[in-house]
Order: sequence, then structure tokens, then C-alpha cells
Amino acid sequence: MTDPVDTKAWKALTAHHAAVSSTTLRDLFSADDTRFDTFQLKAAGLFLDYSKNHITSETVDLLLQLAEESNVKRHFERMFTGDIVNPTEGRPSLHTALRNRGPEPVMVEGRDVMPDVKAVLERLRVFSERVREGSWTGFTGKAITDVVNIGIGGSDLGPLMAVEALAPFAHERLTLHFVSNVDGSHLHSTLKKINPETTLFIVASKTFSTQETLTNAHSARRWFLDSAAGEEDVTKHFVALSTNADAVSAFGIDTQNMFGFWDWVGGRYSLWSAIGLPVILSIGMDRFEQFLQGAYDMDNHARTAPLSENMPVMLALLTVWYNNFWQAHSHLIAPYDQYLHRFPAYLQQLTMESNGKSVHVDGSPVQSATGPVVWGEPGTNGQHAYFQLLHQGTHMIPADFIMAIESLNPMGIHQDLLMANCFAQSEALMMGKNKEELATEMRAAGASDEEIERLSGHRTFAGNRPSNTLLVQQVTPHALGALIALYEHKVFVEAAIWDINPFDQWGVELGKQLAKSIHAQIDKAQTVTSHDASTNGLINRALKFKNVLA
Ligand SMILES: O=P(O)(O)OC[C@H]1O[C@H](O)[C@H](O)[C@@H](O)[C@@H]1O
Repeated sequence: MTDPVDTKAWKALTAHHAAVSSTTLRDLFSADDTRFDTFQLKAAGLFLDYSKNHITSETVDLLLQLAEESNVKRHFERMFTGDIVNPTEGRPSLHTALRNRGPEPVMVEGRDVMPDVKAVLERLRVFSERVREGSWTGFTGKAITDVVNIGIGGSDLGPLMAVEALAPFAHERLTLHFVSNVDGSHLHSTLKKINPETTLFIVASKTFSTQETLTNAHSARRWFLDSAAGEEDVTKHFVALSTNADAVSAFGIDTQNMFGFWDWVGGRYSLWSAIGLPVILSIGMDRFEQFLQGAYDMDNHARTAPLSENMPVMLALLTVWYNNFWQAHSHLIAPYDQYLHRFPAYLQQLTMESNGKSVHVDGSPVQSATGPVVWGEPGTNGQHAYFQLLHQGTHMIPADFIMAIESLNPMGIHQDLLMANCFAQSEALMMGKNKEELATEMRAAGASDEEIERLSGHRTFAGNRPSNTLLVQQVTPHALGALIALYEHKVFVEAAIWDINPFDQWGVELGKQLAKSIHAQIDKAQTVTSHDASTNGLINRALKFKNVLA
């Protein structure tokens, strides 16, 4: 594969950037009153306005040429049809098979995986219905009231985000809890709220070897056994979601209580698999299927829509445009919906674990920036915290505003105010306020010319800051499925352009290795000299704090 910087489109985009970078968004809008109609897309119930970006039709043509030269369509086909798109682990990446609602088979090593996918979904349906209707009972015969998901990373962020996002559809009797951090306070504060007789623990771990999850699961099991009559009661209160049946048995969970998935499902793409059990318990299997359908609709869009009408492709190209040509390496996600409050955190793993890479698929070093830093909070809260920097700071931070038009909890003027704030922010970021506008405003409020002069640097806004706005009718299961799949495919297209592998995560391994050896040293409680001076110093100081070192 050609390095993206060596493609014709990349070179043309570099020249194009130099030619257009001084044109402001205000200029672009005053020169063309059809921008909003030109730069919009619809897909799977979502509406995207991308007109508030530093683009002209020529920019879009060049970006589309880059997508062509990067064989984006072929990359999609390879992923959807089960090719080894994760060569460092020798695996396909088939989260799309998990939500395939169509009749087409999906082949892995010559075998259709769809029957297995459907069989697990069926088992999840039966199990979740029993828990939801109250016929799955605990060791004293009572119905389950609390479900604790113990998992981390992809085995936590997805189900947690989706359970929160779909809270209006939640089962009335069931309260969902999520324990991820190995910090004992996380488990402790959860255990304080629940009763062992009516709690179901879900131990969620693809590998079933993750230190945090196993530590939390063992502690939860011990806590449970303190109240239960005996080991045999564990079966009624612990289930596992994993690809590793041996490790599940070794932990002491009957594999009849295990819901499996497969190594061709990446952790951060696993929400659609058995890892979605907390979501299924909360909203029910019928709604979970609507969630899968939303993602499937977006999959079909990504796979079949021409590049120029393809929403994930366009979002990816805009990220490449800013990241690689405008040197804007930070990306804000601003969902104007309180229930989407964990969506930015979810996208952090999806995007930063996928595209935080410095080498191409063949292992050679990249020559341009890859995945940006992704962050955010729900609106309107962010406005009262860090939006100052977005409006007047020295960085250009492209933003995605996500607005659900209808609230699932309509209350007076709340939703209209939320919407007004969302639209006001993207307008303010783009239009800014020049000195003349400020002067008119201040004069009307009685300010003197001297005062206007003194404050104009502080109170003007340069504007010219780009954003996308995504509209959705309501955050329903279908809409959420489509939204997540949109970002999954966006990340995939970016990786295809940068020629990096978005499906491995070797970068998390070194810290895990070192933590193991440092844990052994902390346990030994002897002065440590095997690390660098800072790390030795910190361990030894900590041992002194613990009072275990002379
Ligand atoms: O599901 P598990 O095997 O427990 O993995 C949990 C998480 O930990 C790993 O270190 C990876 O960084 C994540 O991609 C993964 O989702």
C-alpha cells in the first residue's frame, strides 16, 4: 500500500489547504447560500449537517479522491466478508455479523457464523426473559432486583453507555450497576447498595484473564458466599460473558451459565455480542433487536452508499482533513442529551484504542498523524466548563454536536432550551463576533469608546471554528445502534486511509506487564532497585507510607 502522504490526493490536498486556509467559514457562507443543502447527509434515521466545515466542493472532491485512492470501499468489503483485517492477531473483525439481520451468511474459515450468532441471541433471550419476569430466582427464591456487570474496557464502556442512553426503556424492577475499576472502592460502593439474595453478577471478559475484572469478580464471589448457604448457590447468581470457556470454569462459573462470543469480535466492538447482556436485561430482547437493526441499517448504508453520500466516510474524511492538513489533533464530542453522558467515554476507547497507532499495517512507521484525541461531556454542561477554550483559546478543536430533537422526558421548555444551546454553540464557534459587532452591542449598552477599545480584544470572538451537527429524532434503541455503528465505521475509514490496523491494541500490554512485576514487588515489601530511579523511588516511598518497609 502507498503511504497516504504519497497519494496524489494527499499532495493535492496539501496545496489546496495552502490555498484555502485563509478563507473563513463566514466567507464561505456568504459566498454560497446553498451550503446547508449541499453539505448534508441522511443515513439510517440520522441527519448530518457538515456545512460548518472548512470545505468547498473542491475540498470534498479531493477528500473523496483520497478515499478512492485508499480503496475504502474494498476495505469495507474485506471487513464485512470476514477477511483477516486484523493481521497482527490473524483475525477477521466481524462485529457486523453480530447485527446482521439479513439472510446472507457470513463466512469465517469457510464456515457460516450466523447460526452460532443466532443461537447465542436465542439463549440470551430465554435467560433475560426469565430474569425480567422474575422466574429466575436467587438462592432464597426471590426475584433478581440488581444486576452487577463486572468488566472493564470494551466489557464495560459499551454496555454501561447503552444502558444509560436507553434508561427511559429500562425494566422497572431491575437496577443495573457497573464495576470496572480495580480500586476496591468501586466494588465496595456497589456492594453497599445491593442484597446478595436478589443480585445477579455478570462477569464480562472476552479473555477472562483481565486482572481488574478477575480481582473484582473474586471479591464479589467471596462477598456473596458470606451470605449464601454454599458454593452451589453461585450458579443462581453468577453468569459469564466470554470467549474463554476454560477460564470461566476455572473461576467456578458453570459454562451453562456462560454466554459466548468469538475471537473475531474485538473488545471495543463487542457491545453487539453477549457483552450486551446488561442492555438486554435492562431494555428487553425485542428492543435490543431494534438496537441491532439500527446498526445493521448503518452497516448497509456504509457498505452500499457511494462515497460522496456516505456518512461515516464523510465524517472520517473531515477528521483526516483537520488532523493531517490543519494540524488539529483534538476532537470534541458534545452530545446534547443527558442520557448520552457516557457516549464520549465510549468513543474514547473506540477511536483512541483503534487508531492510536504509529505504524502501518505492514509495520513500517507512519509519516503523518493518526488518531486524534477524543473527549467530551454532554451539553449544556461543557459550555460552562471548557467551551471558553473552544471559543477563544489558541487551538482549533473540531466538534461533533449530537442533538436528539425529542426528549423522552418532555418537561416544559427544557428540550427547546437544550436545542437552542446546541445550535447557538455551533453558530458562535463558526461566526464569532468581530470588533464592529461588539462595538455596536456595547454602545447600545452605554459603553464609552474608550471602554470598547480596552475590552475589544477580550470580548471579540475570532469564530471560524468548525463543527458537524448530527440530528436524531429521539434516542431510541434503533437510533443508538445507528449512531454507534456510524462512529465504528468512521474509525474504520480513517484507519483505511492512514493504513493502520484499527483492531489490535498492543499499546496496552507494556503497562500490564510492568504492573504485574511491580505488584509482586509491592507484595514482597522489600526495597526495590530494579527500575529507573523515579519508579524505584515511588515504590519505596509507597512501601514506607504503607509502613511495611523499615
Ligand atoms: O474483555 P476483556 O478480555 O476483559 O478485556 C477488557 C479490555 O482490556 C484490554 O486490555 C483492552 O485494552 C481492551 O480492548 C479490552 O476491552
